[in-house]
Amino acid sequence: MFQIKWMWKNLKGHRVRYVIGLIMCSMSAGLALATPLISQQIVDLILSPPPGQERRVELLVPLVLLMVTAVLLKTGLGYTQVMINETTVMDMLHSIRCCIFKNLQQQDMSFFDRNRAGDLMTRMTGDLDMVRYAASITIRVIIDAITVFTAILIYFLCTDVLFTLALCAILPLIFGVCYVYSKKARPMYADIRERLAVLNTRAQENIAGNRVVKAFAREGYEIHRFDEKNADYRDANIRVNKFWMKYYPAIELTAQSMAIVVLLLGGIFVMNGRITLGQMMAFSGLSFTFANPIRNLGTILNDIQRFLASANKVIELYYVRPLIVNRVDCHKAEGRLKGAITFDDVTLQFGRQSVLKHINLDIKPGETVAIMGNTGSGKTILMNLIPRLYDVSEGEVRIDGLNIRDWEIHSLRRNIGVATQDVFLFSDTIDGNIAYGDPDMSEEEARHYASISAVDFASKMSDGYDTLVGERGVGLSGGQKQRIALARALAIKPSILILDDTTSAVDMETEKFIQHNLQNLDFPCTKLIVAQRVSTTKHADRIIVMKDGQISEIGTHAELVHQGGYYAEVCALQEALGGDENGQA
Ligand SMILES: Nc1ncnc2c1ncn2[C@@H]1O[C@H](COP(=O)(O)OP(=O)(O)OP(=O)(O)O)[C@@H](O)[C@H]1O
Repeated sequence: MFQIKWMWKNLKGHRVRYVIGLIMCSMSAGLALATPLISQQIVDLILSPPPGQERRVELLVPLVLLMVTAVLLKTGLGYTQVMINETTVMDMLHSIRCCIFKNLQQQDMSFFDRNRAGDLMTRMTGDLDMVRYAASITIRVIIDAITVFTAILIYFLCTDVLFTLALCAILPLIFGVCYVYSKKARPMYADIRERLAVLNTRAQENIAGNRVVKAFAREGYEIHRFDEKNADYRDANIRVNKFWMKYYPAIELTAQSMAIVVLLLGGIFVMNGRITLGQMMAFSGLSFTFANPIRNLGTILNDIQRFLASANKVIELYYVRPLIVNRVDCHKAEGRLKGAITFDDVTLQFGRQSVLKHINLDIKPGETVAIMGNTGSGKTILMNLIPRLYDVSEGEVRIDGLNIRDWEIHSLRRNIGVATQDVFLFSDTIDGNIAYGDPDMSEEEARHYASISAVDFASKMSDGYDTLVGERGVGLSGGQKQRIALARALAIKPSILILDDTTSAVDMETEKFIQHNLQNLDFPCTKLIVAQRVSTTKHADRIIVMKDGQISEIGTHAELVHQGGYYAEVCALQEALGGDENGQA
């Protein structure tokens, strides 16, 4: 089975320990036979010896001591094997988790577009826990069941074949029932797992979007939506339980019927003198132990189905490979790139939708290009092509004359500073967030780029630049977050700086200050600035206007105003609104 092979692969380095644990588990299970077998000896040799045989009272103490030793040994083995298996499985999970997280880091944007955060979290937590449960508990239950079952079967066969055959007559029926059950239950468990992922996604979205929920007073609606998914999950669980209850009576009845067979046949055989009273007692005691694995079969099957459903999801994440990868003969960018960018007849499609169509653009090193255009015109997606977050469908993007697909991805991205539209800050200090791209950055350097980006507000906070921000930190305004994101992008001294609406939430005066600083950076840099404000775009060397995934206008501020197209309209509008004195041509 592939899932088992995969677990075995991940046990590398711990396999011997794991197998020793399982052998101990098997030995401990086998010792369960000791008590009934020694009891048989006590009855047959001391309490009620068969006619003609001498009573061996002197064996009582050794036999009792043997029984105590067996019990102690079983307990000791059980304890040690649990310790060994739990630690081994934890080691295995640690390496699986590392591998999956590493794999997630390498995925491209389209992977995160396709997969919901809640589903990914379910795989990393609940599903992985199911794998742990199977590798540590289910496997022990199975080994325990197989050992006990096989040992007792051998003992029964050695003692009386007819008796054993009578006891086992119903077993093929049970195994048949179990086979049918597990086949039919498998999709049901996969369904439960899917519903859990949907439930988690709903909860995760709700927590992330709690501000919107509160602002629109939609708590009741959200509770209702969550309840729907919660009920779906509950119903799926109930469905599988009901399904199991159809099969349960057959299995339980067989387990119970064994005791009846033992009493009935055993009684007759003792009376016939075919077996001794001690053997009958051992049979009776063991038949209960023998029935236990059969009784546990349902739990084992259910656990196996849950494991398979979860393991498949974890394995998917374990083996998924990104589409955007380095070529074997890729070129590593040593040092700084010059920052020349060429879009050569670039088209990008998502499914059937062309979001960029035949883009041709040459940007010289050190040039500042502003990008304007309607919502959804393709500005952000065009910027996303530069760090190769998406691959073009047709044409090519070249950086410093080399096709972007030929650059080693990390070395390329290290040369590109990006401040995105939706600012994301980590749960870290302001300093920590600014130095994110280069952990070796000195405090002075981080402060320098903070001052360029107008992160001066930090010094007024209680802990200054050591103030915690992000999810668990203090609340920041949109403009403050944008300024930290800008400092973070600048701090790596990129050859190419991409600012996607980065100063949209910043007040006019601060924006002016930032614009001035951007024009006087202390390192050479090609700048691409997506903006809606003319005050931001007018100083650019060139402005391009995007429309429906195409470049509709291109030129300097003066040229575009003169052309009288979209850009000129925006200028006129912003001038008329009067909020932007820089909007004038
Ligand atoms: N991952 C994606 N999958 C499918 N379509 C996408 C994806 N990202 C963007 N699009 C589509 O591409 C088009 C351009 O999106 P883009 O984000 O570039 O717009 P934009 O010009 O930056 O808009 P805005 O000014 O509102 O940010 C839109 O129609 C959008 O729906």
